[in-house]
Amino acid sequence: MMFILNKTNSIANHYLAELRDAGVQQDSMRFRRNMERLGEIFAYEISKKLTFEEFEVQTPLGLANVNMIPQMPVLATILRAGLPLHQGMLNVFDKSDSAFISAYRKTKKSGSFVIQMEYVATPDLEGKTVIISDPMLATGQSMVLCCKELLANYNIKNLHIVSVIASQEGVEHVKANLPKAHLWLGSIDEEMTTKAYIVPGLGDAGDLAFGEKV
Ligand SMILES: O=P(O)(O)OC[C@H]1O[C@H](OP(=O)(O)OP(=O)(O)O)[C@H](O)[C@@H]1O
Ligand SMILES: O=c1cc[nH]c(=O)[nH]1
Ligand SMILES: [Mg+2]
Repeated sequence: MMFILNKTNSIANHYLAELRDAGVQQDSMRFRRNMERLGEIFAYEISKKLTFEEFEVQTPLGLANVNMIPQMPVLATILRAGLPLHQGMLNVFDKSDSAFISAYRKTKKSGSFVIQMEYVATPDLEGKTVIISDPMLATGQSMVLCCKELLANYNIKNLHIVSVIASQEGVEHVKANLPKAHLWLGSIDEEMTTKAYIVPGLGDAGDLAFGEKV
């Protein structure tokens, strides 16, 4: 299943436009907040697809029947650019546990890069629904590597991938390597630079949120 947020006109288009805007994105607090707002919207959309059960709630005047989610999804993210998006998802799924994975592009002398994964801190994911978020899906290598690491260690019930901007190539890479994963994307952009930056994209999401990495 693939959901693309900007296929439907909504206020989310404005948050996405501000993230992309070379002027507005210089305000790092606004950049982080726009990521967070999109995280909130994605979480709300995903919530509609989760399993619900009927519960009773005692009001001061009687019993109300409410459909609720009996087991909250675990929210995973990839450091560091994923943090504001993750915070937005956590604002909505406020009872969820979180998993953190560090992965970054390690550039070789030739200019090519490999994805270096170093830190994985996760609660038990056995039988759980996992939502993993990262603002950028460029080559898709970071996302595939991190998901494979989680899938190798746990029998995950459902895997949802959230990305604000994806490249067409990244989408194909994820579909080929994680065929059962559900994709929730803000926008799919057609191109990438030779250094695998998405075009038009938004630039370097981690640097814009947290400062240029040395
Ligand atoms: O699809 P890929 O080609 O793997 O690229 C996407 C990855 O690149 C960015 O992280 P980056 O390596 O810049 O690390 P950062 O979060 O520390 O900025 C982004 O947040 C993804 O994790
Ligand atoms: O366009 C891109 C690609 C990878 N990481 C980013 O932050 N931006
Ligand atoms: Mg970065």
